[in-house]
Amino acid sequence: MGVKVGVLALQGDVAEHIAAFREALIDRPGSTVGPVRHAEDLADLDALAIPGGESTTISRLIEKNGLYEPLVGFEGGIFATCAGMVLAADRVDDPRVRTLALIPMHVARNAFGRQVDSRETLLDVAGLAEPFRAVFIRAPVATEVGPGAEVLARIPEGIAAVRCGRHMAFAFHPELGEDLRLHRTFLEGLGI
Ligand SMILES: NC(=O)CC[C@H](N)C(=O)O
Repeated sequence: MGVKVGVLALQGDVAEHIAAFREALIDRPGSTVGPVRHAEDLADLDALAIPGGESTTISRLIEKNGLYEPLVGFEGGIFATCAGMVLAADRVDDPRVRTLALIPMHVARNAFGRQVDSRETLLDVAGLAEPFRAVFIRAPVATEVGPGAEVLARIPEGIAAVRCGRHMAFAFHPELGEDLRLHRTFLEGLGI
């Protein structure tokens, strides 16, 4: 059976997420990966990626497109990266972002400060046998997680990867580059 994945396509690195999920699903015939701009695009999806980009902008466009309630009520798995991690949280240090409260965690935006705003690092991620080459770009971190959320990776600034049931959130960008182990872990977690 194929897997239906949507990518929230309001702003950010949407094309990279679509390409990465298409590649990760190449051996699952009947799978679809496409953009989500309106509530009706969420129908029948097994999973939704919320991309990196600018969380304040994506938050504004979620409201504008009438997507806030539909996203809060989305029942599939969420794969959130960077700005997506900010949106998936239930608390954030910036009042301009109305979080979707999909994962119980507090997130700090732009946690690296202005001097060192991007970094690539070999990161140990729980569940992966070998480290993951993680690209951080003006990244947030989670500062704490609540019940049901599991920390998968840490960097000196804070928590860089979280799993909560079917949802996963990353401060970095697994959609950039060739390594799709985290996509595969996520898809296995959907149980389909
Ligand atoms: N690469 C990114 O997604 C950056 C996220 C951005 N700093 C934000 O909080 O919206």
